[in-house]
Amino acid sequence: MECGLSPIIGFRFSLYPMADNFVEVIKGALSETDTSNVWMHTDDVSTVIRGKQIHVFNVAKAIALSAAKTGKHLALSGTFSAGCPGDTTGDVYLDKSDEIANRDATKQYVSSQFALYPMNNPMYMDIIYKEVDRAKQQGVFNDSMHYASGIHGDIHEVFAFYEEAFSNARSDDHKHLVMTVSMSINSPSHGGR
Ligand SMILES: Cc1ncc(C[n+]2csc(CCO)c2C)c(N)n1
Repeated sequence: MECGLSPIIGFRFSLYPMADNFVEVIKGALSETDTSNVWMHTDDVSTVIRGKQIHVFNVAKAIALSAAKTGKHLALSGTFSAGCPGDTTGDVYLDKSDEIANRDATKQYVSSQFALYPMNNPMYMDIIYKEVDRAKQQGVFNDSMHYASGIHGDIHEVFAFYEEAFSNARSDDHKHLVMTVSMSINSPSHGGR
């Protein structure tokens, strides 16, 4: 099939609550969030959400925030992808308006790492450096490291940074983009933040 023509993006992720009641935390976060603007499917390993970028990021953040509000230490690991839908299952969701469904503004500290992979783009290092510089300017940069960059701060700032990085790293000429993120929330390493 033809790749790269649909504006649909996707996020495949797993939540790993460090708690005995992990089933409740995972299922609670998935069910408490308004997912009506995205196509969603959960299996024994992960969950995938697909739709317009604005909704995919809104739902991803809302699920993370909902799980975080249990107060349990949790990890979230996932991959945002764009440009090669592979099927058309979620395309119906592209008709949704840009009105976001989840608006909880509760503050929540998140420490995370991300990696950008602008597919088939010879300028990929410039794109990556530009986004890392932007993180420094916006005050969400945490750390340099091998194979990723550390991003931290309030969940709303962190997700806003990621959504913008995802937009900036794509272009009409280079539609295929992969971005991995892993997050740590309510960690004892964060000293109660
Ligand atoms: C976001 C997300 N989706 C699915 C799983 C996989 N998973 C592990 S335990 C469990 C509940 C019992 O079935 C599920 C669905 C995950 N970890 N995080």
